[in-house]
Amino acid sequence: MSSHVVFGAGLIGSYLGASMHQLGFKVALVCRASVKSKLAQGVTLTDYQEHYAQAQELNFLDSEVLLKLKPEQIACDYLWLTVKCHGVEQALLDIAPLVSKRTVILCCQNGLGSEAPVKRAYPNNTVLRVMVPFNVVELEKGHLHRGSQGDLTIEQANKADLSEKLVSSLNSDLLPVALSKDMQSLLWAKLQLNLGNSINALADIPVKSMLQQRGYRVVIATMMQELLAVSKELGLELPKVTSVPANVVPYVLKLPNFLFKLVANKMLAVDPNVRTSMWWDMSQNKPTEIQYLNGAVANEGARVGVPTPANNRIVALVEALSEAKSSNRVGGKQPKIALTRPVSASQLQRLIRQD
Ligand SMILES: NC(=O)C1=CN([C@@H]2O[C@H](COP(=O)(O)OP(=O)(O)OC[C@H]3O[C@@H](n4cnc5c(N)ncnc54)[C@H](OP(=O)(O)O)[C@@H]3O)[C@@H](O)[C@H]2O)C=CC1
Ligand SMILES: CC(C)(CO)C(=O)C(=O)O
Repeated sequence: MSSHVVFGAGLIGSYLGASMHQLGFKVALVCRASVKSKLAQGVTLTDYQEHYAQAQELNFLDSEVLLKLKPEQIACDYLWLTVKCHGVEQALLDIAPLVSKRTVILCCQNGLGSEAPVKRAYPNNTVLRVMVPFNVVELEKGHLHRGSQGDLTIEQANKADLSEKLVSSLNSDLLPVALSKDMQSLLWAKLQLNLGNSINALADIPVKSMLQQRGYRVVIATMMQELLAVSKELGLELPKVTSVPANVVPYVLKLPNFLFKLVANKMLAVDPNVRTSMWWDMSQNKPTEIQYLNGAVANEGARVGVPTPANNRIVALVEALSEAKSSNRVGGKQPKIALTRPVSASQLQRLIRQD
């Protein structure tokens, strides 16, 4: 039986690892001590379609133990890297004992570019990108809930049967899995949706409440239009990852509230408690993935000569507010901005309209 390790089990990694465990996979999780103490009591998995499973007696690998071992003792067949984008560089140092030349590394980050350092560190391994479309929340200690739709999508490997086998063995009710032959376009399509993460973090409200307010939707739509202009310049054709095509999404978002409610009932079909991963980061005073999301659009835009002023301003605001928060810590820098979190829709609209 193939062996799997989920490295950096937080929300996504724990959901993935526990799903694999209850399917009978040989899987071990590497996580922080606080996460382990919760998961070790057993995990309840549920989703928005009311699927349910229990995963008991998960296997864990301790980071300290790992460092004392060599790949010939502990290397796995599949390593799922589920740390945040900014955790990848450190993780690359820590995963060394888990990787031998047969190990396939699966990068499960949002945004663009986090697989690049992995490929540089392991040029002879198969490194595949994975797109995670759904949201995972911890409803209570050890209860992980998939709050929205979509298939976890794995990049097609050069050896096609490798990813095909993986997809068919994993695909299940709680963890729908699919394969993609055009991962770059798919990741841009997912990135389009993730541009709203920053607004969700700044607004400091659940995704559903944010989408019910046109002011927030207009800001998200403006950033999406910039992304669509950049991706067009790059010659990408974005696949449909919502009920409407990628280039129609901004128009739907800009509709008045009463029309939006009628047209976008699928977009609003998210659990009322869903918040984006950036909301969790900001709320826990952790670094955000802003540079890999809106920052990636801004960087690519600058590279191909497409202006992205709204994304630039939102990146600056998220960074300033993260800085302002860390200034509350002893020895932190002083805040440089007037806006404070929660930021209202009208404040954000004024910010992105500035000339
Ligand atoms: N949450 C969601 O619903 C979704 C998330 N995503 C994406 O999936 C990726 C993972 O997100 P998510 O699961 O939310 O992130 P989490 O922060 O919940 O999980 C990552 C976990 O890895 C731990 N970690 C980081 N570095 C190491 C290390 N070197 N050794 C051991 N543990 C480590 C972190 O601990 P610590 O925080 O202490 O560093 C954290 O517990 C992100 O790119 C995110 O954007 C995509 C879709 C939905
Ligand atoms: C699923 C989605 C789009 C929103 O929760 C997400 O990717 C995230 O939270 O980072």
